[in-house]
Amino acid sequence: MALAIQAPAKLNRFLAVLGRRADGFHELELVTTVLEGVADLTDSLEGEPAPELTLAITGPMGEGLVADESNLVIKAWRLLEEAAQRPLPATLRLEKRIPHGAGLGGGSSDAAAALRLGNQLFALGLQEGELLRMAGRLGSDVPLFLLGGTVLGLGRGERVFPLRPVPLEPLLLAHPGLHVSTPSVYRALQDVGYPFPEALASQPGGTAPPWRNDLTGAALWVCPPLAEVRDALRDTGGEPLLCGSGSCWAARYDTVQARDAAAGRISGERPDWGLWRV
Ligand SMILES: C[C@@](CO)(OP(=O)(O)O)[C@H](O)COP(=O)(O)OP(=O)(O)OC[C@H]1O[C@@H](n2ccc(N)nc2=O)[C@H](O)[C@@H]1O
Ligand SMILES: Nc1ncnc2c1ncn2[C@@H]1O[C@H](COP(=O)(O)OP(=O)(O)O)[C@@H](O)[C@H]1O
Repeated sequence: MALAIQAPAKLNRFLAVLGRRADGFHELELVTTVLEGVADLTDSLEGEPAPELTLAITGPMGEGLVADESNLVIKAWRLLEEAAQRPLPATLRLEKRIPHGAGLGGGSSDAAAALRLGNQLFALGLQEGELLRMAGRLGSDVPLFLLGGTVLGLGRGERVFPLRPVPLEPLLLAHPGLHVSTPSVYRALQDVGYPFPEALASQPGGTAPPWRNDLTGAALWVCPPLAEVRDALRDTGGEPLLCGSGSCWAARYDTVQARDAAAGRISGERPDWGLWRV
């Protein structure tokens, strides 16, 4: 019987870079919200046992993605096979609605969905701790999708802890269709300089973490046209924040009405940009 798992996008409302580690990764403090329930910004992974492993990719954001061993869904499946010590042949269908290279974590979310799907479909009985370790091997951002909700990420982002939910302000996400490479943004931190380290632990109880992304300068260095999206959102009264390493921006507004007016204006001026209301 076929099973389907939803794979939502994420928003890092707080991303502090604390420094570069000996292994080349960066030490981070992250507060990330998994954007559950936003249908047009959620991938879906469906699968059923079959004679061999295949992956088909459809959906509005499927273009340009390959369904080979480089796909994070297949990489996750190979880790499940390693844990099960046997092949897990299945027909997999991935419906892509999250743009890739946008800082919304779509590939990471698909990988987490694949771990959960394979575990259920073949009744592997892998426990949460083991799934989290496998997720961390797939990518720094994968474990947070296994938790869902609002997550504190430490280390390179893979050490995850559930937080009390932080209510989101009315948001407008704008995607200019540019693809920004995450490694190149981290590398550019050396050119633009590391931000001053600051501990998150000092946040008083109940206070939402600041709207902050220390990768912004580096991403603008790598991809200067990103500034156009930031400025367009600012012009509508929003407070823009770069999503992860880009290229999507999320602007917060005081009211839903202000956000909706901004969406109407930007969709008229820039019909080529992807826009989502959260
Ligand atoms: C920037 C963030 C913020 O959530 O998200 P995206 O913009 O990718 O969505 C993440 O740190 C992206 O995490 P993820 O995309 O899983 O990265 P990984 O596959 O683990 O690593 C890709 C590359 O990014 C760099 N990297 C990643 C994480 C980290 N803490 N330090 C790093 O320097 C390394 O060069 C690494 O080789
Ligand atoms: N299933 C997948 N969906 C999206 N991207 C994938 C997938 N598998 C591998 N990738 C690769 O991972 C890169 C980063 O994807 P993604 O996680 O969606 O973006 P970001 O890191 O900007 O949040 C893509 O550019 C693509 O080359």
